[in-house]
Amino acid sequence: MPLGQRAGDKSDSRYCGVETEFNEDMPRLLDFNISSGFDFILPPLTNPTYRPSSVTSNNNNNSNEASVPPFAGSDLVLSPSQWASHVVGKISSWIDLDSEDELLRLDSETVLRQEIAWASHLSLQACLLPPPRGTSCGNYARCVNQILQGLNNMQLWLRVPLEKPDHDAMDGNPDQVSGECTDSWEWWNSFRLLCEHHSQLSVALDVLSSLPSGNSLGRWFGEPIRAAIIHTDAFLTNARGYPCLSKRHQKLIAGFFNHSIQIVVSGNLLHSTSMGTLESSNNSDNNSDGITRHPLRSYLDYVGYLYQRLDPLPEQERFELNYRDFLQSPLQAIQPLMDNLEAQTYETFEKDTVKYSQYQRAVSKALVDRVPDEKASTVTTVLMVVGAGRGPLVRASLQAAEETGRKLKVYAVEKNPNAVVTLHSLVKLEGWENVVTIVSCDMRSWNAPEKADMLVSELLGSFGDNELSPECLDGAQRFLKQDGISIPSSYTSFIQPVTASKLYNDVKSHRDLVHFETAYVVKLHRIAKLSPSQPVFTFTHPDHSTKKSNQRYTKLRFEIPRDTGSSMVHGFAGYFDATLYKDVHLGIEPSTATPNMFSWFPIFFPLRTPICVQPGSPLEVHFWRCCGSTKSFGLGWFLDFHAGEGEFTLDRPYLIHVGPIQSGMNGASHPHVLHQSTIVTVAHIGLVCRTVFLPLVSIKAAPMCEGFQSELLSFTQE
Ligand SMILES: C[S@@+](CC[C@H](N)C(=O)[O-])C[C@H]1O[C@@H](n2cnc3c(N)ncnc32)[C@H](O)[C@@H]1O
Repeated sequence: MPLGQRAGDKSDSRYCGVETEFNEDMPRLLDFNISSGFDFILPPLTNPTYRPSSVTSNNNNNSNEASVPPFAGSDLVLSPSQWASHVVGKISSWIDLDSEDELLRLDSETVLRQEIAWASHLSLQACLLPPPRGTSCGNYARCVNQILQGLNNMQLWLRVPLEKPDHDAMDGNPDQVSGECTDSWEWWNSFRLLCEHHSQLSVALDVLSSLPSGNSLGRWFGEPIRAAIIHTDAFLTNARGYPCLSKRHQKLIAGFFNHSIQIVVSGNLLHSTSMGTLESSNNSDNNSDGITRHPLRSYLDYVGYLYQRLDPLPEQERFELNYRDFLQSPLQAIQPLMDNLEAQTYETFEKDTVKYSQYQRAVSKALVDRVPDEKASTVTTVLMVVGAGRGPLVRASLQAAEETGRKLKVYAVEKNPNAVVTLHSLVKLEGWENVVTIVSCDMRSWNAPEKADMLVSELLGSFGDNELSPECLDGAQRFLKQDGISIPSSYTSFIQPVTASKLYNDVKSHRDLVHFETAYVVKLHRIAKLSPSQPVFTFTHPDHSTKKSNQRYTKLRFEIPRDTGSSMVHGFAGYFDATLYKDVHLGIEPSTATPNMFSWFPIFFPLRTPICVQPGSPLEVHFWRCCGSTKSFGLGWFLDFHAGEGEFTLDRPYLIHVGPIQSGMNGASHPHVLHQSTIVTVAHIGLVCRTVFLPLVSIKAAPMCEGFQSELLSFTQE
């Protein structure tokens, strides 16, 4: 029974599970928990007392006995759909594949394989793996990686406690951190690196009574978390004796709900059941009907209450749900300069009323500035919409003129002959024949009959200039008066480093380099933003300078807050912000994003090899925009990772992973281990259109040297 109804939410987070003890009577165990309101159970699959070695020695004594592990019943005790929908198999928690004790190690490996084989046989959706015992988990990870290679669709959830010591509270000496209280993210990271970021390996976080800092929690949202196991001792007690959670825990749980992460309740009943109606209904003793109440029912009720308390998903979010974390590849993306857009693409643009109202505001302000009130009835402003499409900016401009009482003469310049057909019909339909002249032409080659007071355009991509707005407007600027106004007057691109394991795995699944050298348009959701975004390139229009160039280079330095702990950078999220006129702007940069505007999703630049950034180590990114007279236009990025002072020393446990257990795609996917003399470089050059990034040349991991940079520059000068 789902936790509740939330308009538009069809995600897994509606289902709540419960961790149980081993029980040979699986049908009764399932029935009891499902009838008490839980949606699935996490029981151990075999009797915890079972050890293969003891069975073998018994067998040696009695060779007639088969060595069958004591599984909880046969596969027939539940129906296939019950196994698949209501059971997540818990792998024996006693296993220790990295133990010094050889017998224990061998028993552990045998049991791990037996239980996962049994779970696959039952078609369970997932198995819960016990936590690694620290970052030194090489044998455990090797075994899991090997199992993953031959696994059906089942997911493996690695259990990881959500804990991270506060380094600042340790006199700034992280070396004080003992093995027991290391940042548990490091365990996960070591494990997944050794499993080569396998897409069927995910995380189940154990949520305890204390929580790490907000930044440290935030990085997990870019990791593949499938479940959050909340322990009863993480609950507080409210005035009436009921379990409840701290404000920070509540916020975290809301984050889990919003990221399709399932909650699992675990532990013993720790809240008194002797008073109040809720307690009496949750009493584990038989009540008057003789029905046994589930001891954890009050915890489930509270989780359900938190779910139901969430605000309904806003209309726009609901509309965008199916786009979340879906990579739009170049083939699906829109390239308005290269291609002619289709009717349905224009229709999608035109639904974004917020965009056009911002343009209308900008044109109104510009008209008022350009023509004083006393000249409003005598002066006619010449306004050219360059890239008019089917006419929404023409309409917005005419409305601005009406609103401000200014006289307007409009040229609508459009290179797509199909859109021009609709433009003609619109002009006729609206009776604009005396005001609007339609020009079916590329703005870069049009010989305008007169000069314009204003150029209005919307040629912006998710990364601002990546739809070639600068190149198009350079062509159009010829027919703008010297003191003319361009709307937009400028635009700036932004990037920020992100953890984005889902996106990374989706790119990786293509098993080629081309997909790593592509920038994608994507509605980013399951990502962790590791540092505030920073501006990359700005273009200003008009630009009358004589030595102007649209080639750009910049170097950015990102500081990831120290209390985040280590984090994985899978790539960069890209955005833009455009100043239309004076204080009227529109954009998607998160801190200033225009509310309710949906024309642009962010852009994502993946890294071929994700980079683990240690606390306090700055991240330096080099970014180019490359232009050439023959090769249309390109854009490159290059990452230079600087190790902070003393952060990387070879005795740190994560540095001893010198390579993957198996070679990855192209035989070249290595866990990225950095030390002070290592500089990571990633470079791409490509043709960029509206929402795409088509690679022309790629320079693979190259040493940071003058030669590398000049190679890049020589390309740009071609
Ligand atoms: C993103 S659409 C915007 C259309 C419309 N202004 C709107 O807001 O719905 C960009 C338009 O510019 C046109 N365009 C792109 N480059 C052009 C060029 N060099 N000359 C003329 N039109 C161009 C495209 O065909 C497309 O119709």
